[in-house]
Amino acid sequence: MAANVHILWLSPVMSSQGLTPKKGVQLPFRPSSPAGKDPVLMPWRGNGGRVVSPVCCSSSSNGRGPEPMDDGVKEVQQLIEEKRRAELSAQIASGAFTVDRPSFPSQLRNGLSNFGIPAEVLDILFKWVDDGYPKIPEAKGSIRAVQSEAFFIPLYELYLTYGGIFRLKFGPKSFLIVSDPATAKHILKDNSKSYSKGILAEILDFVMGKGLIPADGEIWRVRRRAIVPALHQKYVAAMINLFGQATDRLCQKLDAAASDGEDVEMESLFSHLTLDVIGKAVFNYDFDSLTNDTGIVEAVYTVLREAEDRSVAPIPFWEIPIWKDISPKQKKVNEALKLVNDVLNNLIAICKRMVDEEDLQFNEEYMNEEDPSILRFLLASGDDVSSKQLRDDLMTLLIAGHETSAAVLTWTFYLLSKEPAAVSKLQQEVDSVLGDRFPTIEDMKRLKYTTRVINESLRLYPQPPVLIRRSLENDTLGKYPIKRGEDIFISVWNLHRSPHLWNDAEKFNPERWPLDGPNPNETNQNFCYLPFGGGPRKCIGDMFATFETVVAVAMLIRRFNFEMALGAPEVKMTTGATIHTTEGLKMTVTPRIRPPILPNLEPVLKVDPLDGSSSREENVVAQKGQVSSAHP
Ligand code: HEM
Repeated sequence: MAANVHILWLSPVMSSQGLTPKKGVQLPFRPSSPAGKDPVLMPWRGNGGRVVSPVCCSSSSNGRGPEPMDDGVKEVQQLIEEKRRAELSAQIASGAFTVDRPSFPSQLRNGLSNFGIPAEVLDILFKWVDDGYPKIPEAKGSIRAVQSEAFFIPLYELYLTYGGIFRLKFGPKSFLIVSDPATAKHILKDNSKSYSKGILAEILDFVMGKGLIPADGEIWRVRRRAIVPALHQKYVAAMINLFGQATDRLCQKLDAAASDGEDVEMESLFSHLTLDVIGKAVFNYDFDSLTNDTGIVEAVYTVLREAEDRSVAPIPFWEIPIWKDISPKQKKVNEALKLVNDVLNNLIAICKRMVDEEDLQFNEEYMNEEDPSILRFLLASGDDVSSKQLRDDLMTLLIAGHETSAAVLTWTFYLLSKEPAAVSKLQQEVDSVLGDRFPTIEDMKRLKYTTRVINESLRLYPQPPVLIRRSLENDTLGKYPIKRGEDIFISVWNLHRSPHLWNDAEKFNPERWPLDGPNPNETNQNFCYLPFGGGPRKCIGDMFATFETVVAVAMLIRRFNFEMALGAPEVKMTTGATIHTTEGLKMTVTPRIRPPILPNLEPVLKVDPLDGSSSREENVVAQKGQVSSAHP
């Protein structure tokens, strides 16, 4: 899924008065920063902990192009930013964020004491009350302290201080931050009925309406039951072809860049790749964004960026009455939304006609070879749904399946750029499993190491980094009672990087997942690993997305070598719906020279199939040269 929401728009007030470490709060574990750890993974540690990666970003056509900036200004800004982060770390470490606020029982006790009730009587009364009333550790945040930073990073630091569940308060707003596997399992799976999508649904309403991600209750149940069957095995197998063809188009683009000696900005290319894939996969529409920057592609990005902007906005500006009608930006968003909706409505109408005209009998593995899309399946199944609901579903799938996969590819290539040994292993595997051909569904089982690389990339860069819920009734999280209406952020980032749950949590180590072991998921990892969520709201595109990213990585690294481009700024994180880079991932791409396959001079035994006699012959195979374009 793609969209998820950030905390900053909810949190405009700063305060730090009266703050001392709370009794009973574990303050204990300070993360060490051993030499050799990947510094970009600990960006809050300031300059000492950073790699200045030679990466720069060309203006990207995915709507996130950076503003040109003077080098001196940049340097000053960087210094200010590092000072701010260092101060934030020091504040958190000193307990300055801890609220030592009296609990309700102790406030009551003070009140009664003011009325002259003797302390001995109060002792007897309140002994019982306090004993059974554990309080959630509470941190009081400062919007300025965490602003301009990917918000899940200070949450990690706070987690190390306050533990697996704590309350974060910004003025009148309050959130529970959960980073404990058992509590995450309780919310997502065991008691999932007591939780809704809360603020996520509110923010995404303008674009997803009652689509599967924001929907709750009966609408969600009905729509999930209708959509999940569309992703059957035959469909996924057909999608592997689609992934291969789309990646091949990207390879051609990279070929051209490589022969022109041009560096490429991979983040936006991955965004185009996954947009092209999801358009075909969901409603059989070829955005062809890798080759064309058409109006509809621009409109999709405008809508996506708006969803992300809303999720990080300090106030819900889109609700301000007059402003929302006169703001040029909102006008552009509305126009873009209208264009995308019109295209979707048109596609729905065309598809309806096609289904009416076709003879194909519907069955549970229904798939039209020319149009294997989810939309076609839904209409052929006789899905009794309003056009508005169908449009919401399509839009949701488009967003869910686009940004996430693009982000996974971006961070995988970033990680691989620092791990030549992993790249060699990948290339060996791909050469031996695929050779020069397109991948098939059978290859997905064989590309084991490639899959582990994706598993590990998703651990270090979960997309999205937090899951959002709201409690629909009173509940108990661990030992803490909570009330109805609590906004909860399950920090997948914290779970995936917890030093309590993982050895060398910050190290990129695909080998942590044994090749012959099961595919890691939330169940076999006990909710310490949640790349696709868990429980009834788990991602419906998990297999689709894993295969999509495996195919893309396999085909790209078989054909090219990727290095960070020279002279670029460091790669930093920022959040929208998923984790983006701040300034793109600029890489130098060169055609890969495949290592020669050494002649095997060992005599091989050749058996004559007719008479069973054997003869010896020299097996000499030598191959050298550029990896050719993949053809099925
Ligand atoms: C690597 C890529 C992807 C990642 C990391 C990912 C991750 C996730 C996560 C973590 C959730 C759970 C959200 C929550 O519990 O709040 C989710 C839900 C969802 N995802 Fe994905 N997703 C990916 C790709 C896809 C694709 C390709 C599709 C569609 C084809 C898709 C469709 C959905 C839908 C519809 C939901 C909502 C399910 C529900 O609430 O019932 N996702 N995704």
